[in-house]
Parts: sequence; C-alpha cells; structure tokens
Amino acid sequence: MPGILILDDDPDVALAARLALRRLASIAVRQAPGELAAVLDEMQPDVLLLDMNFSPGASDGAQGLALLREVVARQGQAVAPAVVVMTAYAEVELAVQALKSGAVDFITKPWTNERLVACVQAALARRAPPPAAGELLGDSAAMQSLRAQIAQVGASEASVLVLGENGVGKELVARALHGASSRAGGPLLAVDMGSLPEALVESELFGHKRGSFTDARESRPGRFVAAAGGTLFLDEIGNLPLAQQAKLLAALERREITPVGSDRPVPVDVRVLAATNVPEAELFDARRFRPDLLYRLNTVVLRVPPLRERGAGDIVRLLRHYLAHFAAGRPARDVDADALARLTAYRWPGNVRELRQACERATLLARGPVFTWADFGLVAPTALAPEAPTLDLEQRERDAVQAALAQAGGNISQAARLLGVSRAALYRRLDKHGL
Ligand SMILES: Nc1ncnc2c1ncn2[C@@H]1O[C@H](COP(=O)(O)OP(=O)(O)OP(=O)(O)O)[C@@H](O)[C@H]1O
Repeated sequence: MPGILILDDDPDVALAARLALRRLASIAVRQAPGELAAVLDEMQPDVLLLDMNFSPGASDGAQGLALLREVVARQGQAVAPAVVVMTAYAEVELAVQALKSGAVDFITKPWTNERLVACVQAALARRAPPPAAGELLGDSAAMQSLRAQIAQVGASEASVLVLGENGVGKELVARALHGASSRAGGPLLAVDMGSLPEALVESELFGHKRGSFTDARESRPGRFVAAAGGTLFLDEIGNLPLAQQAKLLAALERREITPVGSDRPVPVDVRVLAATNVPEAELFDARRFRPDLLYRLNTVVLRVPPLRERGAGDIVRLLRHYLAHFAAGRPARDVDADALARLTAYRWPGNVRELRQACERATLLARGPVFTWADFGLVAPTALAPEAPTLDLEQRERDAVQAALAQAGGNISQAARLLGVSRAALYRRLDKHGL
C-alpha cells in the first residue's frame, strides 16, 4: 500500500486530512518539521502533504519552502515523495513559488475532501519522478526523432498535443517541452483532467469567487492563474466533458478566464500543453471532442511511440536505468539471458510505467544472485517470436483482453472501450478465458 506523510503542526488539520485520505494509503502524521528527515528515511512515503508555516505567527511560508527544497534535493540521491503543499486561500504567490521549487501541486485550506482526495490521488499516480527527471531515455530512431521535435518546438509558444498510450512518457515530454521553453523559470502545473470530478473542473481551472457555490467558503485561484508565467499541462484531456471543453476553448481564444461566480474576466499568461491516450481516430469524433478545441490544442502534435515499437535496445536501456535506480546506490544485479530475451519480446501494454514497476518489484522481491523472468512478475504471456504472432483466434482474444485490462489499469469500463465492446461483453470474455 502506498504511504502518505502529513506534516502539519495543527492537529485538527492533520486529523481531517488523515480521515479523508485513509482509504488511499497508509498514513503517518508528524507535527514537528525537525522530524521530517528521519521519518522520510524510515517510512519512504510516496506523497508528502506539507504545511507551509510552523512557528506561531509565521505566515510567509518560508519554513515550508525550505522543507520543500530539502525534500526535492533528495530526488538526486534517493526516491523522494511527491510533495503537495497546503496553503491558505489567499496565498497564490506562495503556491506558485512552491510549484517552482518542485511541489507537484498545492491545496488551499479549507479544502473539500473530494478535492483533497483527487489531488493526492493524482500525486500518487505521478509519484517519484526518475532521478534524471525530464530525461527521456532511449536511442531508437523513434526516440531520437521525438527528442529532436521537442528541441524544435520547445522554445516556441505553440500549443502542443502529446499523444500516446498509457505510461509512454507523455508527462515527461511535457516537462521536457517546458524545460526547453523561455518559461522554464516559471511553474509547470499539471492538471489531471481524468481525476477531477466533473462538477469541480471549472472552478479548478478558472478558480471561483467566495460564495459562488455551496462549498465555496473562500475565493480560490484557478490553475490558469497559478501557472501564470509558466506552462499548464492538461493531462488526459480526452476526459474533459463537452460543456467544459467550450469554456476551455473560450479561455484559450481570449487568453482570459472568468472565475466561477465572477463577471470580471482576468487575463492569463500561460502556455498550454495537453495530452491524451485516446487513439487519434477517436479524438476526431465530434461527439466526444470539440473539433475547434482540438485545433486550438494541436498546433503541433507529438506522438510518443509505445515501448514495444522502440526496439530491444531501448527496453534494455530502460531496464538498466530503473534497476540501477531501485538498487539505490548498491550494485544492481544482472538479468539472466532467458529473462532478457523475454523482457525484450514482451509487449509492455503499460509501457515504460509498467517496466518501471516491474523493476521495482524485482528489486524488492528477488532473492537470487541474478534477476530471472519470474522476478519481474509479468503475468501476460510473452510472444517470444513477435515477428510470427499466433493466429489462434482464441489466444489473440485472450491476449487482447489482458492487454486492454493492463492498459486500463484494471478499469473494466475503460478496458471495454479500448476493446470496442460493451462491459457485459467484456465480462463474458473474462469468464470464458478464466481471467
Ligand atoms: N523515455 C523514458 N525514459 C525514462 N523514463 C521514462 C520514459 N518514459 C516514461 N518514463 C517513466 O515512466 C513513467 C510514466 O511516464 P509518464 O507519466 O510521463 O507517462 P504518461 O504517458 O504521461 O502516462 P499516462 O497516460 O498514464 O498519464 C514515469 O515514471 C516516467 O518517468
């Protein structure tokens, strides 16, 4: 189970957060900032929920920022948690500074539990960037071409739409684009549209005025304002409901937003990058995605290839990288020849994220002197000879179902959509294949 550490000197706030988050992860609470380093070493949490002020009367957030920098500095040496900072509602500047300093997100107090859970879930999903953050590994022709395109369009202000299956590295591409731009000194704010409850999308993006709806006890700046001077990365844009798409389009066209409950538009200065795992053909389905918004977002389209199309060289490079990463300073064990052959022939339906997890699992659980195929815990059958795939229809159906489930992270509705069948039809096939 993942771990969350809450560091807040107010026991009531810490308790409220603990109760809201207890289903997501195992939770530890600390009140004294002096304990942070020790508890990070001992617990190795995936997410740190960090208060910004600890001394009585302090309100400038300097303590929180210093702690945040300490945590971010650990990313060079060890796995460090993704940090979500907690700020008071009026502290937009502080939230922006925290994002610039490496926090993955911020949440304003008082929060709604729904919002806190969505925010921490997104941080958990993105936890622990690789040590060389932003570095897109791989020397295949496809990756070289991708890097060249990033260098070419990174410096411009163009909107870029990043396409690719789950786990191929779309967020890493967005980070590289931001890093190559003149906005690199500003924040890069990622918003996972997939994890936002529909009712909150608008207030999340554009902010809201106090009293504009039942839970809006205080005014809150939206993501467009928080990312000012930097880049806003709209992840899983394919999940944005049509009504909100119209509002996003208006904001992009006018370069201004209107907070919920306000009638005064506010100018915004952000570069927008977007990503989706929806296949290109479906993206142009107007029932799902407004074409005018699509044309706004896709000035440049970058396609991140699935790992299986990058060739064995890239797979081996990534295996070495992540096995060394999880060995955390100790020499990484070798992978035996049989395992290497199977790993390079494996289809990696969950792409680089799946490979990274397989390396973490192997490092944690393997007992022998070298890694074997079983250590990686990859259950789907591997095609040892991918150039001659089986033509057995039953087997192919079974493979497709397994791949769709892996790609959808076990989500039945999404897997059914990937396969182009109804949920009921997918259940029948799961039953038929004993999956
Ligand atoms: N080329 C690469 N080199 C090194 N690490 C990579 C590469 N591509 C992806 N990763 C790592 O794989 C994981 C998944 O990458 P990322 O989150 O960018 O994928 P994504 O396409 O945005 O996924 P999703 O569609 O699920 O949001 C991250 O840990 C990322 O650092």
